[in-house]
Amino acid sequence: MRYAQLVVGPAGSGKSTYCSTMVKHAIDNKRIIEVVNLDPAAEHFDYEPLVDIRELIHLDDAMEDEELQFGPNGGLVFCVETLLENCDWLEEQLGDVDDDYILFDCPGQIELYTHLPVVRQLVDTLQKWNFRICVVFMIDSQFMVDGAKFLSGTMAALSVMVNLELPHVNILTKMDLLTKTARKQLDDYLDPDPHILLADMRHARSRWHEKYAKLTEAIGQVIENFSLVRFYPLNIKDEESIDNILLTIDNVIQYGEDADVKIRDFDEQDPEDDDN
Ligand SMILES: Nc1nc2c(ncn2[C@@H]2O[C@H](COP(=O)(O)OP(=O)(O)OP(=O)(O)O)[C@@H](O)[C@H]2O)c(=O)[nH]1
Ligand SMILES: [Mg+2]
Repeated sequence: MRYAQLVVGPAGSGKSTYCSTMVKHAIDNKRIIEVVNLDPAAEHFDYEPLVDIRELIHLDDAMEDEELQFGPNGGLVFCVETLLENCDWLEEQLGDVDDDYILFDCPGQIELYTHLPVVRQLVDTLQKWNFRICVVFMIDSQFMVDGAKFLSGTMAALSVMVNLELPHVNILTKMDLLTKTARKQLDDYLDPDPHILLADMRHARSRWHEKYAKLTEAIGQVIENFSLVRFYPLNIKDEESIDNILLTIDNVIQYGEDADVKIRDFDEQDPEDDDN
């Protein structure tokens, strides 16, 4: 078995920072976590990638091509499609290491995950190569501290879940930047009870809310019915917070469980052997 986190989320939500944070955390804990950069327009990140899509195709290649004439968004989709057409390249670059653990640092274009088919196709390919995958959806906590924004972030998370159909963990990033008041507000929402949220929005009593109260209510119902949308706060300045997130995701992809079995088997084999 091989293990992967598909790190997705809106532009600037903290995907690349998350990846380098996890790599450092793994080193401190004598574990190996590698990162693959899948962002063809990436300019800066703080890790040494195992594989870098820019070696295959750079966004500029798609945009500067006289025939293609893509803008930045179409160009990005074109790059991911090019990667899919060159799966052999990716497969070779990834190597074939049992029990490896890889983070895929994805581009920040949300359509890739909410409705375009390319990332779903990439997932199918990775599964064929024996990867057990968890989608890790990043969202900036600063955009989640009022009712309407929280609802919209939740809907984005939900549409990624529905489109990719994979085990899924939502992460609230940049918790270190929140004020105490904002943190308190967020805590109230984190307990996934849409009623608190909706009551809060009704409280706002703007004309918009009055007019669309029923719509808000219906959206709240959808969130409640799915009851799957849960957010885990991440503070990259707090080792315990990082460790909790990693542990949660490890559990989702059952990382370490097979290893435990191996150790147990070994112990149970023949205790007398130890005397030799
Ligand atoms: N204080 C703080 N800043 C953060 C954190 N995560 C990311 N940032 C900052 O937010 C900005 C964007 O972070 P990135 O990690 O590049 O975000 P990204 O999601 O990879 O962005 P794109 O690849 O452009 O979509 C950078 O300036 C980071 O330094 C965090 O947890 N705390
Ligand atoms: Mg990035």
